[in-house]
Amino acid sequence: MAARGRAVTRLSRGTLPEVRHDRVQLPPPPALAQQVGILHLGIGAFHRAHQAVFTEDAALASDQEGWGICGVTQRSAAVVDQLRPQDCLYAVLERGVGDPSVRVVGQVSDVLFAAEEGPRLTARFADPAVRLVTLTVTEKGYRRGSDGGLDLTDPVVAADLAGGARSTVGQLVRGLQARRAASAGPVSVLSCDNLTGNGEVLRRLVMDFCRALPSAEGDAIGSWVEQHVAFPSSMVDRIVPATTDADRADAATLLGVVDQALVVAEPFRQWVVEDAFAAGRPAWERAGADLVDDVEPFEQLKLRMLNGTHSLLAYLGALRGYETIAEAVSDAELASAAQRLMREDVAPTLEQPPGLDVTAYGETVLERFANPALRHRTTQVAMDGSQKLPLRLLTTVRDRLAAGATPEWASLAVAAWMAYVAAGRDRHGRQLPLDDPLADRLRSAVGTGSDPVAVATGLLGVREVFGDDLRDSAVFRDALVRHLKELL
Ligand SMILES: NC(=O)c1ccc[n+]([C@@H]2O[C@H](COP(=O)([O-])OP(=O)(O)OC[C@H]3O[C@@H](n4cnc5c(N)ncnc54)[C@H](O)[C@@H]3O)[C@@H](O)[C@H]2O)c1
Ligand SMILES: O=P(O)(O)OC[C@@H](O)[C@@H](O)[C@H](O)[C@H](O)CO
Repeated sequence: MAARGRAVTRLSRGTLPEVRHDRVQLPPPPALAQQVGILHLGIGAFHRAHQAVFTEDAALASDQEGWGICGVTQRSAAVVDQLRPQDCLYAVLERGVGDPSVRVVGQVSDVLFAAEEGPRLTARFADPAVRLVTLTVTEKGYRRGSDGGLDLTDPVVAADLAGGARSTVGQLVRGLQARRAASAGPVSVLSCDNLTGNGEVLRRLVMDFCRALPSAEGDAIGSWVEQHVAFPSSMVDRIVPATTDADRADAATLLGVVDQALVVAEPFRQWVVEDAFAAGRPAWERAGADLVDDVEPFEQLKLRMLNGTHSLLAYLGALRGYETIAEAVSDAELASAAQRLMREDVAPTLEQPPGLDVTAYGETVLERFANPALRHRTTQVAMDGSQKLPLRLLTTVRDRLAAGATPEWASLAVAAWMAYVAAGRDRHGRQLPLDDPLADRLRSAVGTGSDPVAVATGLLGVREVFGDDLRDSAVFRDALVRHLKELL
């Protein structure tokens, strides 16, 4: 119901008739998504704007029931509190060129907060109707050590090995144990996070956890996983910034009702999935996803070109006082650095993915970043740098060094991260948040934060980020110091 032009009624199945049918795409009838077939760990903004949309479109195009989603939130009950009163309905507000558009998605049919609803989570894992477990838990949610395996020194992982289920990998293994005990059959576990080889990474972490359990217990679940669980890889792409109150107000005007679980996204979306599932999958190809034999060239292209450049713009942009990525890319110097990173450092390291032109890809990336309607904050992209840099930039650095080249532009991006950590302020003196699981280590590694050599040397010594090889590379250190002299 609208009062003086302002929507006050909350979105739900019961209030769908009040939604402005003339301009809003409505969800399919509930039957299509009623049966939960997908358990999703980490129901943040991205999942709602990406996988859930692909899955709903696939269900509609193929008239396929049985792939409703149960979304699990780990860190707070906020998303459950937003979705439950709305019968799990939410809208995606698409912001591109021209007027925004909005659709209501109905593919999520249940939500739960793992910390308070452990038995419900276990029951979902043990349900034969659930044939897919998918994840978007952020890079840090994998709790990897410096060798890429499970960090067994992490206190949450250690507590999970003693019987808990708080870490993502702990939740997965405890859930798979319940599935095995219930003879619920094979299942696929699909990571949708920005990690290279995310399927293989996750398989390794799960097996590391199994091996660290008491031997009889670990052997039993480990061999069951080997026989019954597939870990396909996937490359995901859609820019989904954190939702703001202004977005919610705009959406309410378009919808005619209030949506507390709204997500905002660019029009572009892409999903490349390794077609290696243990127990079926939705017909995602009917919704525009690419099901392929080998995801790796696509993953490398996306992580190094798009995400690496995103980080460069985030750190340089934040230091220059830009609030959003679009503002950063409208600065000619930063746009040129972004182009040169892609062309001169990243492109020579890439294998050409089938059907994609690397140069054209780079151009579309910059066009997407320039979208002013999205308001993706530089500080949001900048968070968790210690987890993101190794995947998005240091892979490029290593490949260029191995080819005998100096990775000038990738070094600039890494130096910008170092300056962001060390200075802690933008050029107007405003504080920059250091939101990172290694924040304390990073702060102590930079010392007083003003001497370029000390900053570079201190941060290069953080082994989880740089390993021993990059710490010892004189070419890389010299490039970093050169850039830090300009940035600090
Ligand atoms: N937002 C995007 O544009 C985008 C695009 C492509 C891929 N992704 C992937 O999706 C991830 C999530 O992005 P989002 O926009 O949904 O973020 P979000 O902040 O909205 O949600 C993050 C989710 O991860 C969970 N999480 C956070 N830290 C965790 C931890 N330590 N252990 C377990 N779970 C944890 C939270 O509970 C939440 O469900 C990204 O990190 C990235 O890997 C995001
Ligand atoms: O989501 P994150 O935190 O891994 O990284 C921030 C952005 O670089 C990222 O979300 C991109 O917007 C996204 O990967 C585009 O598909």
